[in-house]
Amino acid sequence: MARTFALIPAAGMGKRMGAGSNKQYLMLDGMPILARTVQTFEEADCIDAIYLVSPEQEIPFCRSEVVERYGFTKVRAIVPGGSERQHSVYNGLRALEDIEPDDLVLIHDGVRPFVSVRMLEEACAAAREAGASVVAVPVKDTVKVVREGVITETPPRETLWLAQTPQAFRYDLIRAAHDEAAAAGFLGTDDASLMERQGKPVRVVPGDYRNIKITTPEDMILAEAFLKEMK
Ligand SMILES: Nc1ccn([C@@H]2O[C@H](COP(=O)(O)OP(=O)(O)OP(=O)(O)O)[C@@H](O)[C@H]2O)c(=O)n1
Ligand SMILES: C[C@](O)(CO)[C@H](O)COP(=O)(O)O
Repeated sequence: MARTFALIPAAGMGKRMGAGSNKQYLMLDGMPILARTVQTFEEADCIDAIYLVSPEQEIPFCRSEVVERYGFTKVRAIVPGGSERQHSVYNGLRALEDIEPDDLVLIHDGVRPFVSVRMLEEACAAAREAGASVVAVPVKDTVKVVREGVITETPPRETLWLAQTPQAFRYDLIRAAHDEAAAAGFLGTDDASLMERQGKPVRVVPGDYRNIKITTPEDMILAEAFLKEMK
């Protein structure tokens, strides 16, 4: 029976947040953002094991303040990250132990704490059928392509979606996509794009406008508001 491994990159520096400390440990209603994220994976029956990726020097802190403090039993390892998100994910993929080609890997940003069990289940089901899936939401605004301060294109909105995470893949497919991207020196901003450049199909699964990536200070205000409403 194929298993599902979660890989949670949390090795960024949080430069755009400008908090002076890593944003994955900022508190949301008394709980670090990263712990809120991991909690959903811990609760989801479809997830067998969790691997976290952290800056190497923060691994002991991550272990004590997230894994041990909240008693997460599915976390198998905390892997050192790299200079870009893609490098961190690649380190994580290479660290997965006893993984088989047809096992699933579900990759999710450590700073998207509003992921739900529903999204995890649907992303997994779609990846089992299609090999790869991405949780996404339709764009609400009109998007312009701008070059040197001038609009060069207005792509039809019905074709535009915002890619979120989780993104789920059969292990052999995403491993091959990362191996090839690394060999070619290609850097993408998400994992699905590495499969897209190989011409492989990636299915879209409904995400949620609340499944935000906490990136800049105003995202913390939104996150607090979402939490307040959920109480
Ligand atoms: N070298 C990196 C960069 C990012 N990430 C992780 O990828 C997710 C999405 O990245 P982003 O929001 O861009 O985080 P940061 O890189 O920390 O932000 P910034 O670009 O503002 O520094 C986060 O969970 C982040 O910790 C990572 O594991 N390794
Ligand atoms: C993977 C991702 O969350 C999809 O939206 C996103 O691309 C990562 O964001 P970053 O700001 O490029 O690190």
